[in-house]
Amino acid sequence: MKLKFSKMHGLGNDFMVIDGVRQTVSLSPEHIRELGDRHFGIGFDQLLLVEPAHQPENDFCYRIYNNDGSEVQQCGNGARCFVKFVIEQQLTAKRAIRVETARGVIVPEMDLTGRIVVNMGIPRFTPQEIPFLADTAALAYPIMLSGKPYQIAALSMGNPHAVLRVEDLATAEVATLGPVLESHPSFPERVNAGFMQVIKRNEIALRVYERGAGETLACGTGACAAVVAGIRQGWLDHEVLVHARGGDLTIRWQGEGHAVMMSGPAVTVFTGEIEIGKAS
Ligand SMILES: N[C@H](CCC[C@H](N)C(=O)O)C(=O)O
Repeated sequence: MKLKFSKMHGLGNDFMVIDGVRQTVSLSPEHIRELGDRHFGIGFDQLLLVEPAHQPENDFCYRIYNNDGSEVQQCGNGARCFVKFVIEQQLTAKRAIRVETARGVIVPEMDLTGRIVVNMGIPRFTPQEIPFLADTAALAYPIMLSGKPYQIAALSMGNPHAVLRVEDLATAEVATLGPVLESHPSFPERVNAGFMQVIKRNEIALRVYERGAGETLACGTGACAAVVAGIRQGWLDHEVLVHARGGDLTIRWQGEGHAVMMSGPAVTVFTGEIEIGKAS
């Protein structure tokens, strides 16, 4: 099976984006792992598959796969690349796109200057919605990681996030605590582990050890989760500049019951074609 694709990134969080509207695409988790291999395949953090919408009021469906082959519910940097992709590929004449994901509809929009804003939906906090094993919802939860006590925030942006505040991101133990938190038994579907340093009330720095992908250069839903957690704790204002290792995002949230708004760039690196089953 030959597949046309675009290689894209949002602040260095990189994607293989496939048009599943004009192509018939059937990918097994093994195919995804092969394609995601940075030596024997294309290489990506996530694969994004664009499909026709299931509901008439929506424009597309978009499926997200981590490079370990797991299908997940949401991807913030991917949403910006998605809207750039469907416009560049002339799959739509719209600029604001209603996209079905595994956990609800999001609305990314690219204005005429190329700036992209995404309505990322309303964050969820009940343990059942995250999912997170706790008796009741709380602003922060005690958790043991590698034998030491920590406090984390836990919430869902459609996908599960844990946020740990650190004093200095440069010395944060992302490589050791990230995988421990990602697969902690309190998160039955695993979790994206964010490490947040508060610089000012409207500025943070963030590193995310992503579920199913390891540390990435940026994580859009992770940036949303960190800002939401910081606002709820009283550390941050309602519009925050987020410094990821790959660049900056702006996140806005007006509080409980409101959607999180994310704005940032998306880049197409190249387009290509690959024969499936010959990636390795
Ligand atoms: N690793 C995430 C999916 C990708 C999220 C990230 N790349 C973003 O930009 O939000 C998960 O398993 O939920």
